[in-house]
Amino acid sequence: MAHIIDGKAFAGALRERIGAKVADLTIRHGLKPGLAVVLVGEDPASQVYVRNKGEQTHAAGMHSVTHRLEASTTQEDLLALVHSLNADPAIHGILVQLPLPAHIDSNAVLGAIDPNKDVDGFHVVNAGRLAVGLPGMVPCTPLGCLMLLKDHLGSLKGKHAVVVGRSNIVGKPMAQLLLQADCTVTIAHSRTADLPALCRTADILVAAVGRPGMVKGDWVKPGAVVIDVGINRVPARDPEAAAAGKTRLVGDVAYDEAAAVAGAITPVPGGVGPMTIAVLLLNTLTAACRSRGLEAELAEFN
Ligand SMILES: Nc1nc2c(c(=O)[nH]1)N[C@@H](CN(C=O)c1ccc(C(=O)N[C@@H](CCC(=O)O)C(=O)O)cc1)CN2
Repeated sequence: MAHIIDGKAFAGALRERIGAKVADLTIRHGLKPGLAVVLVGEDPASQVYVRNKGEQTHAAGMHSVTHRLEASTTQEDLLALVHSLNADPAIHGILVQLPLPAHIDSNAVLGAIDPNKDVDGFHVVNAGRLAVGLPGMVPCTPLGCLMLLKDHLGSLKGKHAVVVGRSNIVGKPMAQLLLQADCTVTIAHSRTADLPALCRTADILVAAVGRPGMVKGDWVKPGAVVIDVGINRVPARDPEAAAAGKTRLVGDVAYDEAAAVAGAITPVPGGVGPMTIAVLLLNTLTAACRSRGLEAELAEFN
């Protein structure tokens, strides 16, 4: 049976260390990292994530601002808010919660964020910095996955990593990070020929496709490390509960089957998900330190 990689515990410990660093920076440098989160509309899952971001930012001793805008907010008004946050010296990190309502061009909004305050790492400047190996802001979920992998495996050198999913938010930056860690990387997707056979060649298998239970147990090489990025809401197991509209969270990996074969696996919930917000705090701390030329303060997190 696989070792279960406890992302919830890892994220909690990381948030503690960030909180201690923030307290130290506030005393020694008068620097209080500030994060602004912008939510447009009432998507229920986004509301939960944004509330958690606000609470965890605050708990880490950071300055936390949440802007909740109506679903009918115009792109122009949203861009005006982003521009005002770019100019606000108390704000070191800006995050616009995704997905945005359909009438708003997400790329235009993400592209308006000052790349140095882009704690999501979604701006093309940061995607470019990652691709060429320059310091920048790295997307939270893939960086969280890399931290879990390094914590479990130590060196990733020479491992064959297969990333299933090619999104700009997870798949592509994940592949870049694994490449930087000296893995041999294959990016696959739902149209890859004989995807199960390819996945079976992976020492590290990252599933980020957004399809519940797509990666089956017989897609996993015995002993491989499986990182499940999927967060899918499906009907509850109990038919009565399901009929009453109750749901449960599952990943992109058929957990029980895969755990019987893998060497290690992240569960859903409690695996990659909690790392997303912990790394968001780390990116906010990073942006704040860089704004003052205090990069050396980040050494303990590298
Ligand atoms: N601007 C962004 N939007 C979105 C991102 C993002 O990184 N930046 N990621 C996702 C949602 N997300 C953060 O925003 C997120 C998803 C999941 C979790 C998490 O802790 N999941 C828990 C379960 C929580 C639950 O019960 O629902 C887990 O997996 O254990 C945190 C953050 C899309 N949008």
